[in-house]
Amino acid sequence: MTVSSAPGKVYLFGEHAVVYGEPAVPCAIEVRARVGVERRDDSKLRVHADDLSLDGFTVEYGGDAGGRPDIDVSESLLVAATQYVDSAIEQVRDVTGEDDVGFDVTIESDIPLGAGLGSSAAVVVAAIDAGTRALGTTLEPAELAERAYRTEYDVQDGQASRADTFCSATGGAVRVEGDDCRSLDAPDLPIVIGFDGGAGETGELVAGVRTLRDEYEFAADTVETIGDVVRNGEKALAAGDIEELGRLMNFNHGLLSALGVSSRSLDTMVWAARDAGAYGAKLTGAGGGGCIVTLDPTDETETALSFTPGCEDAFRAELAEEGVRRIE
Ligand SMILES: Nc1ncnc2c1ncn2[C@@H]1O[C@H](COP(=O)(O)OP(=O)(O)OP(=O)(O)O)[C@@H](O)[C@H]1O
Ligand SMILES: C[C@@](O)(CCO)CC(=O)[O-]
Ligand SMILES: [Mg+2]
Repeated sequence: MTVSSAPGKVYLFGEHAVVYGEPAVPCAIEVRARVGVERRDDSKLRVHADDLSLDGFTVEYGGDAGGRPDIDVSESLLVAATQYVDSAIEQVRDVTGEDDVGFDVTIESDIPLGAGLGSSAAVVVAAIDAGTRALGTTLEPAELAERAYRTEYDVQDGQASRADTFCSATGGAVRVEGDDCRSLDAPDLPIVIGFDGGAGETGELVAGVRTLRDEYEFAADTVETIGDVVRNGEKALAAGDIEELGRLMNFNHGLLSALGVSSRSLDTMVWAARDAGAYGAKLTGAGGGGCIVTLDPTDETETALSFTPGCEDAFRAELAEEGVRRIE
């Protein structure tokens, strides 16, 4: 078995706007998805994923039999659950030229699904890395990131940025603007995360922002303004000015809220963090439900969040210096 892991991420700044060419600054965190891959004798794909909401299911499909796996759940749930892995395996076949290769894939992940911590990118990066290595090809981080991006792009119907996948592949804090992806020097940030136990679907949320942006000039302006916040945020990050970082994160949350991607529970957690004295608080990732990211070197925010109705979990997150990790 070949095993790779890859980290999740939080966005300090710039989610959604990054899809339209504005810059974004995500930051990898030490919560990981591990993917084990083993080549099969046939061309089938067998995926075992304990963390999916399908209650620890295993599906086997593809090969000569083709078609839908034999499992008793709705088509839409099944597609949502399997599409990132399927598409990552297609990239493995494409890179290696082994079009008919089959795999047994096992996924274990500490990253909540659809909660803004980049579970899809981490699973895809780790799957492509392990899959290609299982066939004797080791990808450079830049190519791995690019292949993982293509996977997210395909699954999200052409509406994806390189931010999540580049961040997960390379680790650390990064800056992504269009196809320009680079690593940033970042101070040690006191990141605290609040999780409402829910999820949002990235594809749908991105489509919602696109519709608003097409319909209203002020929504398009809002997206551009997020870009301005990010550029200021980069300066604050380089200067290690945590107060300014927090202020800009608050501003970024307001703009995301205006674009309709926040939720009552995300807003409640954001305000609980601010009331507790966090430097700043915003939703992270696609939104709709899931996680907020806050900065607080004291225990106050974590404690306040853990007593906030609607917050299921509050925890401190370390920056992940290392992106993809080759385990075996
Ligand atoms: N542990 C896992 N096992 C199998 N598939 C997973 C796993 N974690 C995530 N996925 C895939 O990723 C999808 C969730 O991706 P989505 O982009 O909606 O959320 P996210 O990446 O967690 O959040 P965001 O993109 O906002 O940061 C799941 O529906 C599933 O297809
Ligand atoms: C909402 C979005 O900006 C981030 C999701 O984590 C989508 C993307 O960049 O592909
Ligand atoms: Mg995602």
